[in-house]
Amino acid sequence: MSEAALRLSGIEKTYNRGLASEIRVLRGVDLTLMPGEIVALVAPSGAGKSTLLHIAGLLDSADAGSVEICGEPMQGRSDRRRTAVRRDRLGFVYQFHHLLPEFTALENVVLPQLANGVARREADARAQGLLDSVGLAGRAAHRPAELSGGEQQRVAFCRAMANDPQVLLADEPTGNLDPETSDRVFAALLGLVRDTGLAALIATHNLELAARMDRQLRLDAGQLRAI
Ligand SMILES: Nc1ncnc2c1ncn2[C@@H]1O[C@H](COP(=O)(O)OP(=O)(O)OP(=O)(O)O)[C@@H](O)[C@H]1O
Repeated sequence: MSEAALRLSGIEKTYNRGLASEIRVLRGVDLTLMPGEIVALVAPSGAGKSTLLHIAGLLDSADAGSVEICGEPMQGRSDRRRTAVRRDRLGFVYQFHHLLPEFTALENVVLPQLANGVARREADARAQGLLDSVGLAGRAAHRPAELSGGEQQRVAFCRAMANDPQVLLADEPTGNLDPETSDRVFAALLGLVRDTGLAALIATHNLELAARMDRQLRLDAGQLRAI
């Protein structure tokens, strides 16, 4: 059996620790995501989805437990190493696209590659290929403000995939779109993920979208359970 793309073991997270207003959000979360697996993370608002995704994405630290990315344990690693792992192995998609407004769609997908040392020509070709694959071939030269919400979000997927990550983490990636657009954009995301064979953990409130993934997990009282 191949190595897990992402492994979380016994993750605990409490906000306002030691205060009367203490919020114990994660209470021993275990999760193993294998390469090629697309897993839905379903939870009511405030249950701790973003907290869990941020810990898995090395944007925040757990109080206890371990995070392993492609077999590499992250505890005790330097900030520099964590940043490198985040850049090389992880892709993140947010509910709102967070594209750079002054750059075109193509440039938004090119920039993370340049930051990773990829040559401009190669980065351009990869960005164009990614945009083509989500139906945005004709929109490469548009700035975010010249794109619809669904198109902006598709560019954000391409940006998350720019450096060929092994794990994609998405926090309500179609949550701000109307149902029809959400459906189309989500289909583009699934297509992209399936083509590359990477592992994906996708938070959504939408049970119909969740049902189209390989596995569905609910975050309930600080723990993950299969639905
Ligand atoms: N920095 C923080 N300090 C204190 N409490 C926090 C902090 N961040 C989140 N919380 C609390 O932790 C809980 C989980 O927050 P989180 O953002 O992970 O939930 P979520 O499931 O992503 O919610 P939503 O779907 O509404 O985005 C919430 O009760 C929130 O108020």
